[in-house]
Amino acid sequence: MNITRTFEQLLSGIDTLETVGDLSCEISSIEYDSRRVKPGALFVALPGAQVDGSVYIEEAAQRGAAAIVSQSPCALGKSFPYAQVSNARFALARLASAFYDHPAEKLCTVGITGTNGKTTVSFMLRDIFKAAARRSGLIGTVRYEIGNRVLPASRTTPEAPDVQSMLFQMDRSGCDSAVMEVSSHALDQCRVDGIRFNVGIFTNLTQDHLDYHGTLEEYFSVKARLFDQVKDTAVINCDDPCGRRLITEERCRSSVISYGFEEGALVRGRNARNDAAGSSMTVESPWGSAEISLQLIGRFNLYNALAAFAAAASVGIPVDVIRTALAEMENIPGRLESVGTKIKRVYVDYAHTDDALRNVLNALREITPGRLVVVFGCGGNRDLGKRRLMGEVASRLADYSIITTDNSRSESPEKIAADISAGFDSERKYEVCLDRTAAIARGVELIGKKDVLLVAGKGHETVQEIGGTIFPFDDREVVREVL
Ligand SMILES: CC(=O)N[C@H]1[C@@H](OP(=O)(O)OP(=O)(O)OC[C@H]2O[C@@H](n3ccc(=O)[nH]c3=O)[C@H](O)[C@@H]2O)O[C@H](CO)[C@@H](O)[C@@H]1O[C@H](C)C(=O)N[C@@H](C)C(=O)N[C@H](CCC(=O)O)C(=O)O
Ligand SMILES: Nc1ncnc2c1ncn2[C@@H]1O[C@H](COP(=O)(O)OP(=O)(O)OP(=O)(O)O)[C@@H](O)[C@H]1O
Repeated sequence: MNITRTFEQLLSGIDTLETVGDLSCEISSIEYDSRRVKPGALFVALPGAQVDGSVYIEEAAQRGAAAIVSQSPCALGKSFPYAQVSNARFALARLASAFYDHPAEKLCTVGITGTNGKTTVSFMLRDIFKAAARRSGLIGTVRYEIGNRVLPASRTTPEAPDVQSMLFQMDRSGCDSAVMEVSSHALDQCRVDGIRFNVGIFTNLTQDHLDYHGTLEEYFSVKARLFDQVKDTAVINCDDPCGRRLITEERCRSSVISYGFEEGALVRGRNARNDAAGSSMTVESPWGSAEISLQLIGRFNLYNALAAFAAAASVGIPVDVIRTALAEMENIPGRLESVGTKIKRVYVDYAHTDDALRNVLNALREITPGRLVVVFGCGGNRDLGKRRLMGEVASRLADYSIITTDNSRSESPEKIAADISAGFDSERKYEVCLDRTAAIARGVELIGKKDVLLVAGKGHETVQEIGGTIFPFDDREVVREVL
């Protein structure tokens, strides 16, 4: 569907420092990358970490941009439609929302943030909404679901024009709800600005992305920003220290539903059980009690279920519907996905932080009578500090580890492996095998009937990036091939 708005219409909700040219010109798309500009586009020049997007203004004009928005003055002359703003990312989000006529306001929106669990909670909620005969769209790390269309995901939370376009298409295709993961990068870069979420969920906060945020405190304060944008209910894990801070420091502007296993949680789990067939608990809540069973294993998935339970109940979904939907839910791609056989039990999981690895190894330990072996690596050009921490976790919780590559990008795989091995307390507990296929084959070779192999870090991913080249690579396929 072709949309056109005048530049003036789009600017009406925005504070500008200066406007120039004919503001009645028609805009047929919004772009933040000059390479994607087509005739009629509004080009918003973003100040980036590598380059200031305003250096591409002239290129955008040559490609047919109808108007420009940027933070720095524009040199295209007095007749070219142009607006100067103080924050181009903020403006981009507002312009995109106006271009698509504020689609978030027509949907019940749930935004999920936290270091781990976002994807899992989003899949749980999308299944619960479906069971309640609601039509829900999904935006997250694994994929985007818009009406009947499923698209591969490029970002966890895409840039504002892409988010707004997807929300618009969800509304047009009959969805009444939208569940989306909101990454800390997205919050920092205003990708969801202007959306007032009906429900916001905070799962937990542990070390990750310090390459970007610098300190855990900054990472926390960026995550906390989501709750300035929540209008109805904030669903917060109160067993997590940062979740408790959100509540006690009154960082939420909406009403709060706390969840957890500890005393005081409004939605409280009790009697957690976890075995090879799944996990279960009793949930007590203001909407009644329920026995919740999951086919997913691990106590952390019970936390994810508590978050989904609280959010779904808060928007009026009956407890019985929630219980049935959670019980019927099968594997989420790459999240403790069982890919082995009866005699070689192998799980592929997306754990790529020390906390996720700790949780997953603890969960698998409970269902492993024999040895627990893990194959994992760490990403290059990303948070360095977590490498040693992941090594320490594997050293403590696995019986044996095979350190390998995991998107080493432009860094030396040998150096990354050395950083990880610094966390091990004994050289006898690990080996290094930088060829990920060979590492997985070695892991499979090492396990017997009572053992379990965890292949961690890449989960649902289907590529591996080494030395600037992207190769096809899917842990699940490799495991099946070497079995
Ligand atoms: C680290 C990070 O988040 N970077 C984002 C940032 O890039 P940047 O500041 O380096 O941009 P830049 O290269 O300096 O370019 C500045 C501007 O010039 C534009 N440009 C550039 C070249 C050109 O020829 N023409 C042009 O117009 C660029 O499109 C950009 O708008 O601004 C860009 C435009 O908004 C983003 O696309 C880019 O995301 C990159 C692709 C990225 O990899 N982001 C990841 C880390 C991310 O966001 N991940 C989270 C999930 C994290 C997790 O939980 O694992 C996500 O939500 O996906
Ligand atoms: N509630 C949780 N607490 C701790 N670890 C979890 C939790 N839920 C999932 N995990 C672990 O973290 C991994 C990633 O889970 P999931 O994809 O649901 O989180 P995410 O927040 O979307 O992650 P990412 O931001 O990296 O995409 C899982 O594979 C599992 O190992």
